[in-house]
Amino acid sequence: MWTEVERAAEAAAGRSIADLFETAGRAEAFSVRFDGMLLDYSKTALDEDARAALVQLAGAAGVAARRAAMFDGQPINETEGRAVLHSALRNLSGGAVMVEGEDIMPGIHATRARMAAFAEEIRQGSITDVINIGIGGSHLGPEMAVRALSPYHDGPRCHFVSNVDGADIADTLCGLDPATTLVIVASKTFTTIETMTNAATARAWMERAGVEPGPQFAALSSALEKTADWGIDPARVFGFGDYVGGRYSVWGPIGLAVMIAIGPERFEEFLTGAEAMDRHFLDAEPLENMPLMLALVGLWHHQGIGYGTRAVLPYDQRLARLPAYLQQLEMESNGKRVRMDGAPLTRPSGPVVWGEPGTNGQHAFYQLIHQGTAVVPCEFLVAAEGHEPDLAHHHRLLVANCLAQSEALMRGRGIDEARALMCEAGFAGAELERQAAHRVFPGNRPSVTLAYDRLTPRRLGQIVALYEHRVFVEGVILGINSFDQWGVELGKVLAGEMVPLLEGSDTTRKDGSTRQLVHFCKSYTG
Ligand SMILES: O=P(O)(O)OC[C@H]1O[C@H](O)[C@H](O)[C@@H](O)[C@@H]1O
Repeated sequence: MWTEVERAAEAAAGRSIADLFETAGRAEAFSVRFDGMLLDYSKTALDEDARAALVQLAGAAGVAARRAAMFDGQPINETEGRAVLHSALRNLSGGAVMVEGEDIMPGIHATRARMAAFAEEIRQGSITDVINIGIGGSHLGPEMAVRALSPYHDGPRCHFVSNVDGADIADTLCGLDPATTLVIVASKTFTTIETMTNAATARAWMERAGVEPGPQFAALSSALEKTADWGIDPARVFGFGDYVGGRYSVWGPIGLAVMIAIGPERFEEFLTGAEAMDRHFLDAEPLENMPLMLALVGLWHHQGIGYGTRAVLPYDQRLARLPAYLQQLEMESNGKRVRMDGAPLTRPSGPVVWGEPGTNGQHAFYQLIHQGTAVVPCEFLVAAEGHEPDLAHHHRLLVANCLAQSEALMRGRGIDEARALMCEAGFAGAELERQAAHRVFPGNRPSVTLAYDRLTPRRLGQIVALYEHRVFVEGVILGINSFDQWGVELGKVLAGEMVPLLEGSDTTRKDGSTRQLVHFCKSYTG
């Protein structure tokens, strides 16, 4: 399957990306447009042959059939025997979605209507602050989206507590009034130790202040019996099916904090954007299909050429938490070592994903991106316009920096240009050579840019769904199950065993390093 891609990658070695623009229409031909968005992947070494090989790879891997199976509710999460239907949560205009012979849409619509009524009640009532207590998929999505949509935020203040580190909840509760705070306990399983520990701490905080926690707690979960055991009024519990993976769950009840922040109508616009991306992903031809092409570019860089990481660089401060969100989405989904059938992968799994908003990153780690020995394919995101008309000059500078970075990565600066600069600066001879060497930029470094008109709720929905489907396509082509996460289990088990050791139990069964660390920590806590 990969032979043609490998051949194309060999042919691309040493190819000048800049020279590819000698072909008229390169930028347009290596871009995808969809509903206010432009994905430009022309600043990569992909040529027609390489792209054709990748499209063929997607065909041979059965992406179209797998995509249909996902939207159709087949149990494509085979290690857990579950359907994968986060798309049903945003299926606003479509018809029935069947899971094991039952249409799940009436239940989803009814839950969304209950959420909307609850959100309005909170928005119009006396609650001033909302704390979402959750972690991983029950935290990163709502936190990212609330921040992204701050220009639309007209509900109570939202806070997010995730870490079991008491510092997180202590710092959050500090200054809040228990009488006017709503606590949302967000946990698909309602067993996650971090979340349950933080929720108990929040409840005790209310009780200590003489506030009855019942009316001020809500829960978002698939485990309704556990929320009842915990004492949360079923009227304030919003459930979802196990066909929604944690990291894909912001579209339903886990998005309640977003709905409270921006209101049910705007939340629906967020869903509409994702739904539009779903339709596009299902219907568009390969070269016009944004998630497919983004996935193929990712595979080209990581599995085809062998670049180890990819940087996500939003030139959009409100997307500051997008890299963290994508770290879970991409690395928890595709950071796997075996294929669906249990056989080891023959290709690298998904890449390390990292990033920070621009322009901040420019003053921190872009040094490595431009001159380090490892090539880092960069994914830039940028809005054509901001939300602050009075600050349009800021936005122009932001956009200029974004575009300049991808240009600089591609163009670089050769030794002759560096020598000329040093000559102008008064250097000569060996010292000129030495100084010039430091000022060379190898260039020919690939990047893609996702440009969009404005970060509206709809556009954010499209962007997030774009990445979800990108992860899906990469997973299918690698033969991975993108919807389980067994790799997080072992650490949880060992953490459970470690607690008694920190409380004084015998450590002799542990390795020397672990024993030393336990004893060091205990020496301070007694
Ligand atoms: O929503 P919860 O059941 O509390 O799970 C929270 C998170 O913890 C797990 O360990 C997984 O790694 C995540 O995929 C999940 O989103």
